[in-house]
Amino acid sequence: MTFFHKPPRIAPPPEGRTGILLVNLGTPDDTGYFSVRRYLSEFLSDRRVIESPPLIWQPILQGIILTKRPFASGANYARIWHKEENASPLRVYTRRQAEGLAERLKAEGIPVEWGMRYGRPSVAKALESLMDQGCDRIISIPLYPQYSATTTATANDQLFRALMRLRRQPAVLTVPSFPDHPAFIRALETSVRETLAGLNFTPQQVVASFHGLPKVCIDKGDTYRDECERTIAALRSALGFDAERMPLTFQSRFGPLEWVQPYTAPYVTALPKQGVTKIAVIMPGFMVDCLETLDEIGNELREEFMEAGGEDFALVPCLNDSKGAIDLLEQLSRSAMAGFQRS
Ligand SMILES: C=CC1=C(C)c2cc3[nH]c(cc4nc(cc5[nH]c(cc1n2)c(C)c5CCC(=O)O)C(CCC(=O)O)=C4C)c(C)c3C=C
Ligand SMILES: [Fe+2]
Ligand SMILES: [Fe+2]
Repeated sequence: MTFFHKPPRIAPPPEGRTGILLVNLGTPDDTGYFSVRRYLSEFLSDRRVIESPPLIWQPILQGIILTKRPFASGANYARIWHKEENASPLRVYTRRQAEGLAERLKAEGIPVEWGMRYGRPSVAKALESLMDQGCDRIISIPLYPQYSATTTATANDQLFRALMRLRRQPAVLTVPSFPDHPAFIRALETSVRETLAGLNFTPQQVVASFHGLPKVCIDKGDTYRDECERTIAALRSALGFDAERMPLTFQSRFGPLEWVQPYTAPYVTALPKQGVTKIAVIMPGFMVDCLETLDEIGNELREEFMEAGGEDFALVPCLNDSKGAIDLLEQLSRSAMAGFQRS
């Protein structure tokens, strides 16, 4: 193994300099077949995401799945593509969160960069940029409120992979998940209250839909489900809602395995028959809007609910670049910075 060293443009001061790295999932560069295929291939080849032996999984992935799915997924991405910036919403809002946080930390000379676990900009490039700005201490914030090995752990793996190649490593602190951090819950509460106040109907339920996970991951020790429960318990309590007014469900199933239940789509489409025809949906497992929130829920689920007899359907936007989101990221950064202080 060769270890690299590139002299930084700005040397770290003797007392050290901290930089913040925001890490998100990743997203295709455009909606075309090859971009979506490249993205899905990298994502679904991650053994943190699909644990099956590569000898069995890779022929299925490279053959059946990556021949067909990029066409369908590309069409879905096209429906939600951010036209002005010609980018996927996940990329646009991740960048804006980094810019908002950078603004808050600018006066203290703390740079902020953002990187993607899959695709561009890479975590390695973001790390390189921070080190070039003289950072010898890195605070990495995986942008997942609830821990999962399939998201948080693989984001950290990718950072450590980049560090493995360096001759002069920075010190690194990875920020833990924040399922019921007061600033997270406050931001969600504000976003529910503001959305409900702007509607011309009162939802009978505000369904809280989280990205799902194969049940076997939970059985093997992933804490994701417990952390989703912690988020929703804190949010219900902040809003004064009970479990009937704000039920918990799981969306985005992939593949033939059993995933954590209850599943969002069957739950929601059964509501009109029970007399619940006006709903809102919030997705507190996603820090930014993306394919899974805007299309799977905002387009597909809305349509299914209406076809099943629903009358009104509203989407509570993800935190995106709201003040609440930047407050949260600032608080997470400042708590972590205290961990780097010399005694
Ligand atoms: C086994 C497969 C998958 C697991 C496990 C999984 C966990 C997981 N994912 C997120 C967040 C996001 N997933 C997104 C898209 C997406 N997820 C999967 C599969 C698994 N996810 C696929 C195949 C896709 C691609 C979409 C498609 O082709 O239909 C996204 C959106 C990305 C975007 O570009 O907008 C997010 C965000 C979490 C939080 C999670 C575990 C808890
Ligand atoms: Fe996913
Ligand atoms: Fe989906």
